[in-house]
Amino acid sequence: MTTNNTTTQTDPTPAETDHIVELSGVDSGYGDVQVLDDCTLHLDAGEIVCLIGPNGAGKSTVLKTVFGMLTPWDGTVSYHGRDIGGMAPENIVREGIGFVPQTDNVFGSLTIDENLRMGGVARDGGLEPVMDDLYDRFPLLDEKRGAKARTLSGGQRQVLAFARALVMEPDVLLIDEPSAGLAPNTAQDVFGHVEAVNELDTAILMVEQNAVEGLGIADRGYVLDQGTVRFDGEADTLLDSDEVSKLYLGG
Ligand SMILES: Nc1ncnc2c1ncn2[C@@H]1O[C@H](COP(=O)(O)OP(=O)(O)OP(=O)(O)O)[C@@H](O)[C@H]1O
Repeated sequence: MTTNNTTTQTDPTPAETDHIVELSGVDSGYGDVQVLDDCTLHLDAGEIVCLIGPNGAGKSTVLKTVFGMLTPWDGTVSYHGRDIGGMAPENIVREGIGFVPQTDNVFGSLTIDENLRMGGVARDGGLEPVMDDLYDRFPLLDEKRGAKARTLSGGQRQVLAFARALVMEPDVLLIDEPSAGLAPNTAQDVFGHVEAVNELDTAILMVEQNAVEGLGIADRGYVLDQGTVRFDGEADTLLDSDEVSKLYLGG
């Protein structure tokens, strides 16, 4: 690991790992443009982990590489210890990893109910109990089952996007910038929903531009810069770090 980790000295990666998701020495990119450079990070059961860093650092590229939208050029991406690098997204969903992209994460012309059912097309049955459970957990979706998704507010759409990903009952959810484009109060609500999803035993790897808010709900964080992890540690430690604050939080 080539990180310049000055925030914590005590986070050794065990040789025999029980991380749910682990990137180890990953290089990845688009065409011949390299974005991730020896990127190493992990997600453990029950955690919310937040990726922060400047525009273009490669945060979304991490999620796309875990979700099989990009094949790592080098290094490994593993899920429960199994190499999933380059596995097709439809198979990754079946494995138990969900992805909520930043944009276009619901079908506006479909109803809420149809959106949720679309989220379950890869299921082998058992859809109705899961739908019932999600409607119990997200009453605003229940109330608007028959409404077109395009009629929802930005925050409500995010909730639908989370619920849609949860139809597959993932144990990992990758979330790209959940607060993007939302007013501060709405963003707070959405972060509350991220925490609620996490409480359902879903580990979350989240990219967030709003670093203070994102780290505020996270257990741990990674600061990515130019495709490489520059800092990692407990979320509170990163928030308290003068160096991280000065370089990446505008402090
Ligand atoms: N589909 C693509 N094709 C080519 N280059 C891309 C593509 N998507 C992203 N990039 C480039 O990869 C680099 C990293 O992008 P990425 O979206 O991962 O950054 P980020 O850290 O998530 O930043 P942002 O907050 O701006 O989205 C950027 O230089 C971006 O222009």
